[in-house]
Amino acid sequence: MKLEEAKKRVHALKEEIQVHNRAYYELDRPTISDAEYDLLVRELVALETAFPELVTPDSPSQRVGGKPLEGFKAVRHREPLLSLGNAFSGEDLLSFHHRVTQAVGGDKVEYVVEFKIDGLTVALSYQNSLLVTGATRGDGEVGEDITQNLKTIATVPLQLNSPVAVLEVRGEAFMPKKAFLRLNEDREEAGAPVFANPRNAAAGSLRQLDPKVAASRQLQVFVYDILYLDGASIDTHGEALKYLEQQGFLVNQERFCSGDMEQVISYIRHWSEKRHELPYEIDGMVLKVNDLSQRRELGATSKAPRWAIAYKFPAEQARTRVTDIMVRV
Ligand SMILES: NC(=O)c1cc2c(=O)c3cc(F)ccc3oc2nc1N
Repeated sequence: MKLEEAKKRVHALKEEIQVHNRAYYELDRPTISDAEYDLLVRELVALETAFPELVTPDSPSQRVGGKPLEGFKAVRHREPLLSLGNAFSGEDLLSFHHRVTQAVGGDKVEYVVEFKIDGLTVALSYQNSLLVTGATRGDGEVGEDITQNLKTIATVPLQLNSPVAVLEVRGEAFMPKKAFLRLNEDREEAGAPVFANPRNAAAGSLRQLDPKVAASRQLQVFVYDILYLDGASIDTHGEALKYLEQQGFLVNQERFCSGDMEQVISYIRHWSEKRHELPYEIDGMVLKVNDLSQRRELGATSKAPRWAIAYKFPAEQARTRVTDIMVRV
């Protein structure tokens, strides 16, 4: 096959693979069987091996990791990755709302309410629209470089859809419930220890030094926050989520925007009851101030932003806290 022909075929294969990825991961409606999909990727890899000049950074062939790493490199985050303060009741949410309203001088405040996906925080860093680094949160300042593992996740873009100088985003890597149950069945059969829950399974999979293991674990990443952006201007969190979607990230479609705390609390109650119907685990909901200038006004403590809070669902089986036992003793 001549270069010109190979070029056309490689382009067609990449287009087709991209269509199947979107159908499979975002619309949850697979369009071809896994076997047929693998054939497409194998043909692409073969052509790129024969014509290395046809390899591009966004090619699906760039997702299959290399050999296992010796260990993970440290990655210092550009901005510290903070954690969320917690609310456990309606009253906690109302006092959060009161604090926020006070701090913005009584102005109207609108919130975006999202699922709190029960997974592992990851930070993805892009330069000139290409994925450069993917890292765990670590201690918030320094995380582990797990780029090779994150590249194996089809919903993590290797190249963004439109030009941007620097974009750093935060997301949650997770393992869907179906994949978790299947993995534990396989491990049980193989006599390997099973994972306690999907979050541990996702964390264990991303901490694998061999990217082929991570690639086999059907992980996904919902992206929910822009940590740093040089190349576009955005005024609200709602716009940020739309921007992330346009750039090719998987962004959760289920979210609610309102300034009325009654509506916010009933929306949270709705999902507290319905969450078992979701194909992935959530351990609460996250309430975030929508207006980015109000976020700047509110700022953050050394540990948590003042413009967001996590409402934690009551755990199914109330775990006995050590303090309770201590008190009894
Ligand atoms: N698990 C999640 O689905 C989720 C987690 C966070 C955070 O941890 C988080 C931490 C911050 F400092 C600021 C915003 C955040 O927004 C978040 N939004 C989410 N949807």
